[in-house]
Amino acid sequence: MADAHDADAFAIEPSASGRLLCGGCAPDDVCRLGVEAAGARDRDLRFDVVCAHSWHGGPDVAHGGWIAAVFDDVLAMAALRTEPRLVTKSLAVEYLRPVPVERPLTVLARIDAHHGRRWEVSARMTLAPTGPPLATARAELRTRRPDHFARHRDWLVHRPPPHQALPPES
Ligand SMILES: CCCCCCCCCCCC(=O)SCCNC(=O)CCNC(=O)[C@H](O)C(C)(C)COP(=O)(O)OP(=O)(O)OC[C@H]1O[C@@H](n2cnc3c(N)ncnc32)[C@H](O)[C@@H]1OP(=O)(O)O
Repeated sequence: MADAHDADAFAIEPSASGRLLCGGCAPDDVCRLGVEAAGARDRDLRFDVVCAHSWHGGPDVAHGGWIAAVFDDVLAMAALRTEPRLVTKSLAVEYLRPVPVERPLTVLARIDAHHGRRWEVSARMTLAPTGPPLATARAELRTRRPDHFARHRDWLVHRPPPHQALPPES
């Protein structure tokens, strides 16, 4: 885990229970999106996923932002086994059918290409255990430069301060 002075030491590492979790979920050792790694199938990593009702957008169907967040996680996971220091450069989601909440789902993710710092990955979501795709995604990931977070912090420090509230009109 990175300390406040060396953000670039940050890497996704197995949690106490062996899960790979994002920085926000790792302290509680549970994926708040409802994603569980479930092994490999040929070239694909398989995930068991359930959309909690609290993530619904329409009646009993998942919010598109939850679907995109799940894809962001699993697409990174596909490459994390090889490269623990990744960021998502682009993410494209196709929403093909509504995704039901509180129903077991399967997501398969794979690496399509890898050259240097560039990773191309793709995934699809179905009802469990299989079926027609409900949604698919493609992403381009980048291996972080060694100073990625330090550079970000330095960039932020040199921005104007946050907007100050205007005084009430007299
Ligand atoms: C079970 C489930 C498990 C789940 C397991 C958990 C998995 C969680 C995984 C989550 C993954 C994520 O969501 S990561 C979070 C979302 N993604 C990000 O935050 C990435 C934000 N984007 C970037 O940092 C950058 O665009 C990059 C690194 C992608 C660009 O890389 P690049 O293509 O090599 O381009 P590069 O030439 O380096 O930079 C392009 C422009 O961006 C600027 N730039 C690049 N890096 C930085 C930086 N660190 N700080 C400031 N500015 C930067 C450059 O100055 C330049 O500006 P100029 O010259 O054009 O002005």
